Amino acid sequence: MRDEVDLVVPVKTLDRAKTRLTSATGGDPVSHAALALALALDTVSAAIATPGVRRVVTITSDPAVASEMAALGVESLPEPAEPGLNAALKHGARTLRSSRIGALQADLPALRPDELQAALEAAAGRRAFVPDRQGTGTTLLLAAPGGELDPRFGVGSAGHHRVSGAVALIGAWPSLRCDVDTEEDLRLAQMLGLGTHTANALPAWTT
Ligand SMILES: Nc1nc2c(ncn2[C@@H]2O[C@H](COP(=O)(O)OP(=O)(O)OP(=O)(O)O)[C@@H](O)[C@H]2O)c(=O)[nH]1
Ligand SMILES: C=C(OP(=O)(O)O)C(=O)O
Repeated sequence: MRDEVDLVVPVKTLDRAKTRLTSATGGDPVSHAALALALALDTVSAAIATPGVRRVVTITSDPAVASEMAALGVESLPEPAEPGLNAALKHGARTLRSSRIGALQADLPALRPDELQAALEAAAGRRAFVPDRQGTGTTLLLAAPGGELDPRFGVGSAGHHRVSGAVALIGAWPSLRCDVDTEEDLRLAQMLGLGTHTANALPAWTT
C-alpha cells in the first residue's frame, strides 16, 4: 500500500509575505502580492499533482489566497489565535488528524511532482526533513506515520529539525530545495524552470 501524506502549506497574508523579495517588484505592492501568490500557487499545484500526496490544505488568513486555492480545489484553514508559522502548522496538523502529516513551505515555484515524490519515498516512513539549498532552512518536514509534526521552522530550522530526531533527506530534488526568499533565489528557480503562475507574474528584469 502506498504511504500517502497530507500536506499543510502555510501562506502569510500577501501584504506581509516575502518582504525580502520586495526589491524584485520595484516596491509596487500589487505586483509584490501577485508574485507572492504565484509562488504559493505553483507550489500547491505541484503538490496536488504528486501521487504520494493525498490532500493539501493551506493555512492562511488571506481571503485572496483562500479563493485562489479553492480554484485549484484546495481547502484553506484560517490561522489560529496564536501567531506565527509553527503555531499555524500545529493548528493545521491538529485539524487534519491525518495518518501521516507533513509541512511544505509555500515558496517553491520550480517544484516538480516527481522530485517531491522521490523525497517522500526516500523518507521511508521516518520522521524526516528536506533542507533548503543553503542547508540551513527547511522546505519539507514529514512526521512519521501516526506521529506528531513538531514543527521547528524559523532561522536555522534544518539544525533544529535534525536535533528533534528528523532524518535529513538528501537527494536529487533541486526543485524541492529551491525556496525563494531573495532575487537570487528567484533567478535560480527560473533556471530550474518556474511554474506557470510565477512565470506570468515575473518582474520585467527577469524576462
Ligand atoms: N500561515 C502562516 N504562514 C506563514 C507565517 N510565517 C511564514 N509563513 C509562511 O511560511 C513560509 C516560509 O516563510 P518565509 O520564507 O520566512 O516567508 P516570508 O515570511 O513570507 O518571507 P520574509 O518576509 O522575506 O521573511 C512561507 O510560505 C510563508 O508564507 C505565519 O505566521 N502564518
Ligand atoms: C522559515 C523558514 O524559511 P526561510 O528560511 O525561507 O525563511 C525555514 O526554513 O525554517
